[in-house]
Amino acid sequence: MEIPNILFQKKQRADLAARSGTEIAASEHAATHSTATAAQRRIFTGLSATSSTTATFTGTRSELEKITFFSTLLFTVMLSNIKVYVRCRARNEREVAENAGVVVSVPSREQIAVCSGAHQRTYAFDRVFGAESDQESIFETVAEPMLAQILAGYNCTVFAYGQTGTGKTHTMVGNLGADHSRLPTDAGIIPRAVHKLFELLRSVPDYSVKVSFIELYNENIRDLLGDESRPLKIFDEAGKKSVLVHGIHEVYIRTAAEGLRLAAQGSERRKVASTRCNDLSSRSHAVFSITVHMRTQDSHKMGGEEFVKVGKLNLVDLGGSENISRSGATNQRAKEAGMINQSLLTLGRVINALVANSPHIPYRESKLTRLLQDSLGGRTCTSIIATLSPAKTSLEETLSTLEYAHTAKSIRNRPQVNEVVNKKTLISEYMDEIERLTRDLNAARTQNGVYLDEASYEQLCRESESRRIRVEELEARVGGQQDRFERARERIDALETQLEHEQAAKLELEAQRRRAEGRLAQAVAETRQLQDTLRAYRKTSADATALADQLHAHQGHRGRLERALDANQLRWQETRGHVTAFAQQLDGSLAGAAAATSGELGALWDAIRGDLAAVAAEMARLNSSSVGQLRARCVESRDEFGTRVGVLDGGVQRLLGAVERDVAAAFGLFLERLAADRELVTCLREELRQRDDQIVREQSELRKYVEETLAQRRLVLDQESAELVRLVRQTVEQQAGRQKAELAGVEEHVTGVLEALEQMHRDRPDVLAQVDSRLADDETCVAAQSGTLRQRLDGWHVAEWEKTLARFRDEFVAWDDVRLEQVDDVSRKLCENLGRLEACVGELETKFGSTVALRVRGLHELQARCSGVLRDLNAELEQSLAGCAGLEDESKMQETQISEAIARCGQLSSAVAAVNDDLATRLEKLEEALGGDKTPLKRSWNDDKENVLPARKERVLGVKDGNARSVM
Ligand SMILES: Nc1ncnc2c1ncn2[C@@H]1O[C@H](COP(=O)(O)OP(=O)(O)OP(=O)(O)O)[C@@H](O)[C@H]1O
Repeated sequence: MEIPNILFQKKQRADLAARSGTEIAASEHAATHSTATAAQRRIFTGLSATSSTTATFTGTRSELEKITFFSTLLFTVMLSNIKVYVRCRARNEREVAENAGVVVSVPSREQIAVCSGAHQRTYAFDRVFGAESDQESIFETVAEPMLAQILAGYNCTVFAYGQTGTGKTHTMVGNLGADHSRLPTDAGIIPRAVHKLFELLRSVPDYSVKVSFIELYNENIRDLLGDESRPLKIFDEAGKKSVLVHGIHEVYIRTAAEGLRLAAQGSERRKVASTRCNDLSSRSHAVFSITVHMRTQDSHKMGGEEFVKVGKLNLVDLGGSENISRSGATNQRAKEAGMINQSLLTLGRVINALVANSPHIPYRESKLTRLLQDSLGGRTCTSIIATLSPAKTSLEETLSTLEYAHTAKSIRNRPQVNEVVNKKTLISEYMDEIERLTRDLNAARTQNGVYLDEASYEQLCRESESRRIRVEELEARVGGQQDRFERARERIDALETQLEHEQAAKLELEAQRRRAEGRLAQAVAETRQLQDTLRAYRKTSADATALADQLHAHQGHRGRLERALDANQLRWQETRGHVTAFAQQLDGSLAGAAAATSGELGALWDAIRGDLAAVAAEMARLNSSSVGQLRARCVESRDEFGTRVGVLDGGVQRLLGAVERDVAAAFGLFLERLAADRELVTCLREELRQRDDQIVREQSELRKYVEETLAQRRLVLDQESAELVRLVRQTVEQQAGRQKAELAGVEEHVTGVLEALEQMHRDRPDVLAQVDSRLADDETCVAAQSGTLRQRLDGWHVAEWEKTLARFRDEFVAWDDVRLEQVDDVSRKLCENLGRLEACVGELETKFGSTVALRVRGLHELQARCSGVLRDLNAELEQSLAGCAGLEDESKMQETQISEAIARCGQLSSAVAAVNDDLATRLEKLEEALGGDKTPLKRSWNDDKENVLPARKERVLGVKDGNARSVM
């Protein structure tokens, strides 16, 4: 690592007090002091609430103020989504040559639309750059705001993602130009960032800038600024979530030109490698990092102490995301593409896991994601530029890139300002490091084998010893843990045993519960059976009611039939009246016609007679002179008369013919009507017969059903009552058995107690006798002793003897008192024991007596309840039987009603037959009586045929328009 020769160089100190605005001072304070209080940090959080990274700064403030302002705004961005930009280039030469169609359009600054066949998909991003966008506008939108964040002490990352040849390198690196002190027009983000950074740093008093440039190829990290041949290793930074690239060559730069020179050098190396390895650039990822250290000072709060804050910008040019199969890659190239796609796939998985808030983020699955770990879901401000081709030939990759970028939009980072380090501490750390390295260097120069100086070696030994002790401590802790584990295991075993007992108890309880449930289920089933029986009863009665309703309906129908027959009869009477009237009318007409004809004939004869008289008179007057003329006139008159008679005869003949035709037609119609009526009557008869059969069938079914139901009910009731009686008997017997057993137990106990008492009573005289015998023994002993004493005292002085005797007597009295007290004591204790025993017996009597009485009462109550239940059941049974009897009566009544109805039907049938016969007779009579004008009869018959008959037929048979309809 190069030693920064410009680190903390003593530039002329900017006049910090000149900074305007208390918030700027406050922001610097909070941003520069690691010891800043939580309250101070909260102040900045509050400030950020109204801030925005896109806020523009106008006015005449110095660059420093501008930086500080941005840093104030950006410092407290606590949770921000990754910003995603899209850049779509114009068609390249190849695509133009192929005449590839354009499928991408940019409808607005935040939207991009892709036409895939007939469909168009639109995606929204933070900003979309079309083909017309230049490098500068992209830098200003994407990277420039990040520089302000870096100066505020944040880490920022911009990475370009997209298909090969869509302009990732163009966007990130672009043209670096030959003269590195000036920016070419098509310079990319890296050179522009370096230039802009140095512009901004002009107003920072002390700072240092270092850059690194690495390449990730086939999961190997290569240093593009250092020794390329030595692959670099990644380590997790102790105590942090970020990673360290061990041995990376970081070059301190003083000017932008130096930065550009290094960028160009790295890019050149990458290009050379690319040429060597056949288009490597599209198969490797490159990371250009700029790290800025800035000295800050708080003259107000920290006594002028100096601190160093750090900001870092990572500019990543990812490898191409093209499809392997489509690129036609094989062998080495396929492996490379696989690696590229592997790391990009892992990047995709990391993005998806972050978006889904997954507990595990697979950062460690590729070096790329390890390097970008802090930039994805970490403390870094991150932007992604997705690059696209507009050509139709790249449609699939374009859609894939857009989906990828769209998902990444949802990742949320928590940008945090880097830890601010006290300058002195930092310098001393650096000095220690330099010293250590120098020592190692010297040791390496002077010694063979181990390239360490003694202090380092001792340090190493100390560390090793410390580690050994640590290992021992850990082993001891493991031993302790194992003991605890054993104890825990024993406890678990004990608990398991207890658990087994409890489970057995639980199983027993379960079995009891199941038995109880079984009993309950049996009771429920019995109740259900009873309910079923009740339901069957209800159904029977409902069926009976329905049958009664049906019978009523039959009766109603019968009534309708009767009414129809009555109406028919009436109609026949009417018809007969019509026929009679017609006959009379016909008679009158014929009589009138005969009278008219005879009148005409009379008039004719009169006219003839007048003519003959006139002829005779004429003859007389002419005296037979003109007999010939007269004869001629006579012949003429005779012919004329004959003609007139012929005409008259023809009229009469025509009249008679018409009357005959009319009568024949009327008669035909009448016969038709008669046939129809006969058919109707036949139908009615058939229907009556069917209904009668149905009624008989239903009646027999009903009787059978009622009988079966009754039989079943009787059977069920018999079974139930038998079961109930059995159950009650069993319960009573069980109860009685239990009570008996209990009573026997109580009796036994009481007997035992009484026996013990009696034994004590019996033993009492013995005990007293024993006491008495002991007293007697004592007295005997005393007497013997006194005899012995008397004998001994014979030789003694009487006075002494008497004294001794008196003393002895006193002693004896005292001893006797003690003995008596002892006897009293024993006797008192015996009495007490006796009293206690009697009390105990009394207690037992009270207790068990009440229990027994309770049990007996319970038994009586149970018996009473059972009797009540039996009574209720008997009553219910009787009620049910009464109900059955009622049903039987009802069914008998219905039978009677049905028989009556059948009888009425028979009567009706005979009445109909009679009416039929009557009609036939009348018809015959009518046939005989028919003659004269028959037109009224025909009209009446036609009216009947068209109106009355169909209505009547419909009423009677339920037939309309030829469609059969059930009357039931
Ligand atoms: N927006 C653009 N304007 C002008 N030229 C562009 C643009 N984008 C890309 N190009 C040109 O297209 C070619 C390929 O671009 P570039 O090498 O940047 O693609 P890439 O995505 O980095 O490809 P790879 O993944 O293979 O590295 C270059 O010649 C570049 O100059």
